[in-house]
Amino acid sequence: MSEYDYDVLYLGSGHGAFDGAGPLAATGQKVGVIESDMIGGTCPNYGCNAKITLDAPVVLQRMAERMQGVVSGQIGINWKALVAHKQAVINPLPDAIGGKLTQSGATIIRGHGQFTDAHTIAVDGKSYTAEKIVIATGQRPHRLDIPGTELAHDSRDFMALTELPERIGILGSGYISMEFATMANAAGAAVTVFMRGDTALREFHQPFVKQVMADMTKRGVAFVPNADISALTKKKDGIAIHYGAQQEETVDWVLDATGRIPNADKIGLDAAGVEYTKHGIVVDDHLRTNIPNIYASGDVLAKDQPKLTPTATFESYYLFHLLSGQTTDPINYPAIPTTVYTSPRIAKVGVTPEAAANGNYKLVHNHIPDDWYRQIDEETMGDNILIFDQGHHLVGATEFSEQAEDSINTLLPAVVFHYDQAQMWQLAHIFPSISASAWHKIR
Ligand SMILES: Cc1cc2nc3c(=O)[nH]c(=O)nc-3n(C[C@H](O)[C@H](O)[C@H](O)COP(=O)(O)OP(=O)(O)OC[C@H]3O[C@@H](n4cnc5c(N)ncnc54)[C@H](O)[C@@H]3O)c2cc1C
Ligand SMILES: NC(=O)c1ccc[n+]([C@@H]2O[C@H](COP(=O)([O-])OP(=O)(O)OC[C@H]3O[C@@H](n4cnc5c(N)ncnc54)[C@H](O)[C@@H]3O)[C@@H](O)[C@H]2O)c1
Repeated sequence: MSEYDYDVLYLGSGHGAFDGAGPLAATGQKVGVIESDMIGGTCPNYGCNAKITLDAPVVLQRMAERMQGVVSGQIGINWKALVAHKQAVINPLPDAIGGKLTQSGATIIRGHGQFTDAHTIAVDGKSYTAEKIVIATGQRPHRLDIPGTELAHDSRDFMALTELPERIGILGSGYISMEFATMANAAGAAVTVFMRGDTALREFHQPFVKQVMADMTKRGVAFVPNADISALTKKKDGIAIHYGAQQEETVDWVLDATGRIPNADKIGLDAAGVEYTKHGIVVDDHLRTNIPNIYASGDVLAKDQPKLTPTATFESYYLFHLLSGQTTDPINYPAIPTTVYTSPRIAKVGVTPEAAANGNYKLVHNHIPDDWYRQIDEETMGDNILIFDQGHHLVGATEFSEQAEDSINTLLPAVVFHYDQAQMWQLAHIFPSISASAWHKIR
């Protein structure tokens, strides 16, 4: 009989926790999952699933726009109905995820958890002990430290708006800014994006980003480079964004999309002796903190891996295998793919064109509209770059196009498993399909 209440306690119930906690509980270990907000965390409730539901009519609108003549009539977006639809789609997710956890044998504990020592977490005055603890508390929005910052909102607020403001100012030009600017513009808002420097989406191939920005500009999104935002003030007719040398723009609603910060404070890490920095919790190559029985997973980690759902899920799976004794190996990250859900999207996996510029790789450029499959819905923009090593293994791919996320996803196994030519020739894809289209460019 263990001296602890649980074998493993997870603090947080997002992808960094639940993807591995369920399978671990199913092996017979006593698993608890502590959650202070919605079960499932950011991605289903306030992130990916919510956002992609809001994006669906934008895709439809763009397709109808491209195919005018073949189809007739423009697609307008009813924002109120769209937000209600989004809510209806995501409402069942916490129960579905929670149900899966409890069916696997895990216990869900509701409330804010805080370490009181290395084996104990207090939740609303009650203590729970565990042999091992996994911290998976994720991140929360960063807020600009400027006068009037309280007048701004975050991505969660945006997705709950039942009325779309007429004029929206967005601070920052990363993932959230570019995706939400796309959606708000498509739904009829006047959007201005205030950029810190002169590049958006710095980690993506800039020639692709620039083409997407040019298209957004054509559609009415304004970009203010090197904005140097100094304050927000309330005015009779809205909120003034003060920037540059005494310039200002008045909008109805401000979205602060200047990044996210780890939830490593207010969880009692000092009481447990766990090391952390402003970038998050420090772990070794087994996702173990400096305290041997405490691990961490997902967005809260101080690591270079992208803070994305596939990363959190991979880490959670890894901890399942480690904590159930199925591996003792260090974590070995695969190439993590990513997409910005602008319209067209920008997606990538593996070696980037920038990293491949050293001459050791072969780069193959394709213009998406040249592909007959992309002509069926009249795609007029888009390029992709495939990157091969000297042995003609695909090691990276980046694309901007309406279907870039699926195009990159289908190539993922070739990059991760280092397929050789014989293996590539062994694959026969469903035709016609985005997979057949993407793989056609490889062989
Ligand atoms: C608007 C938005 C859109 C996104 N879109 C995408 C996308 O399209 N694709 C993609 O791959 N990624 C996307 N992401 C990122 C993705 O959501 C995260 O990478 C992922 O959710 C990380 O999972 P996690 O478990 O580490 O953290 P989270 O999902 O944030 O889960 C952490 C959980 O811990 C809980 N918690 C924190 N502290 C405590 C405490 N003390 N006690 C109890 N519970 C606590 C929180 O309430 C939360 O539920 C998006 C993020 C945002 C904000
Ligand atoms: N499609 C996806 O996978 C997706 C979508 C949304 C969010 N996410 C995840 O959520 C994270 C957070 O998204 P995000 O867009 O808030 O962050 P981000 O890191 O992508 O972008 C932050 C932006 O804010 C700017 N910025 C930072 N500090 C600033 C300052 N002081 N003044 C002005 N601008 C400043 C940066 O230059 C950058 O343009 C992402 O990094 C990503 O991990 C992923």
